[in-house]
Amino acid sequence: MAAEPVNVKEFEELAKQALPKMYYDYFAGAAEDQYTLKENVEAFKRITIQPRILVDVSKIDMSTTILGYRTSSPIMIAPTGMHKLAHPEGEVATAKAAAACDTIMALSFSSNCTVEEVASSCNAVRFFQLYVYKRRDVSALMVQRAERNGFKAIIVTVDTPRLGRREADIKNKMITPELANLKGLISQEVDSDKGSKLEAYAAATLDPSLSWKDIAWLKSITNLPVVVKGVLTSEDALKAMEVGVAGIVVSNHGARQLDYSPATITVLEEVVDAVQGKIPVLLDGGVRRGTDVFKALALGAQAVMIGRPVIYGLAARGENGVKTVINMLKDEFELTMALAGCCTVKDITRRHVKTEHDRHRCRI
Ligand SMILES: Cc1cc2nc3c(=O)[nH]c(=O)nc-3n(C[C@H](O)[C@H](O)[C@H](O)COP(=O)(O)O)c2cc1C
Ligand SMILES: CC(C)CC(=O)C(=O)O
Repeated sequence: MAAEPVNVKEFEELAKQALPKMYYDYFAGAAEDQYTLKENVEAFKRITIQPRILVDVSKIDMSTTILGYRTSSPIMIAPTGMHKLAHPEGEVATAKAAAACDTIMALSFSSNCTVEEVASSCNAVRFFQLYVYKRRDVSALMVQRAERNGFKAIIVTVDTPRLGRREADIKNKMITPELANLKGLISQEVDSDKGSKLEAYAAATLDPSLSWKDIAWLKSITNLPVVVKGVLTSEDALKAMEVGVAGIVVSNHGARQLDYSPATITVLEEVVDAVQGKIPVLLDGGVRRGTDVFKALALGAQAVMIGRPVIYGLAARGENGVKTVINMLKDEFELTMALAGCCTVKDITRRHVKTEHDRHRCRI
């Protein structure tokens, strides 16, 4: 047997070996030239960490709160669709791993296990990601089911009025497996032989008219806090606060939507500055190392979410694989804190990193 993986990148290799090409391409792929896909990862590499020395780091506490819920570290599971394509136990395996790691999980609207199955499988704190469908009644029902089943927040995804153009999925004629929550509520048949069936399904269901006024509608149908996922500018962060959201996720959907949108870590600070600490700002996209988590926190994120790394763990080793991936990132983050001289997440400050922008400013 090959040596055990020691980092997230090696889990991606294992997942590639374990999965049929169509599924691996769906999980790993992104939009068009995949420029933003590379940038999400590369932009982290352009940020350096400025450690403090001679700090007593014999005790490190990574714990924090996200929307008021205590969690063992500022790392959360991002909502990603269709986990049964990665492993037969699907989102239930992911949720059990989240619970074992004391990590918050965001369940995708497009899951293969139902909200009820996931809720009854574990005691992890769970948030529910919402897509707003043309059939608003279906989305509203899902919000109610999530609330009834103990999910603690609604994360509404706002970067997907239409699905991005994912060329591997087009070539592979990507399928649409059953989205369990929607069984009996909406037809999932796709009558198309050309290109990605997933794209055709998305075009038939997602509501491209979703706009700012609909956040008020969403807030009116739930008591749960509403978080918007997909903010990339200070302008939109300010609008999000105006309509009264409880939090923001700086996200480009793992580069699967608008290619040439900025790497998320490069716009985090702009959003954080606009929000001025009034609501929490989370970030996802390209987080592959504990050092990335540290950099995001230094630039003002409350926490990060991880998407593909979780799927790679699930595909390679099921529930155990997800646990290993989360624990790897937690261990790396803990070591980074120690080596940077930070004993708690509050000790991580803007002065602990230098961005390209900072270096440029130093030269002029
Ligand atoms: C295979 C896959 C499926 C995804 N499905 C969803 C989804 O159903 N809803 C959603 O809001 N975001 C979805 N995302 C985006 C993630 O929530 C997250 O923004 C992204 O994966 C973060 O980037 P990373 O994969 O580099 O960690 C998906 C991402 C991937 C890779
Ligand atoms: C079912 C899809 C719409 C899930 C998704 O958001 C994605 O593949 O990026």
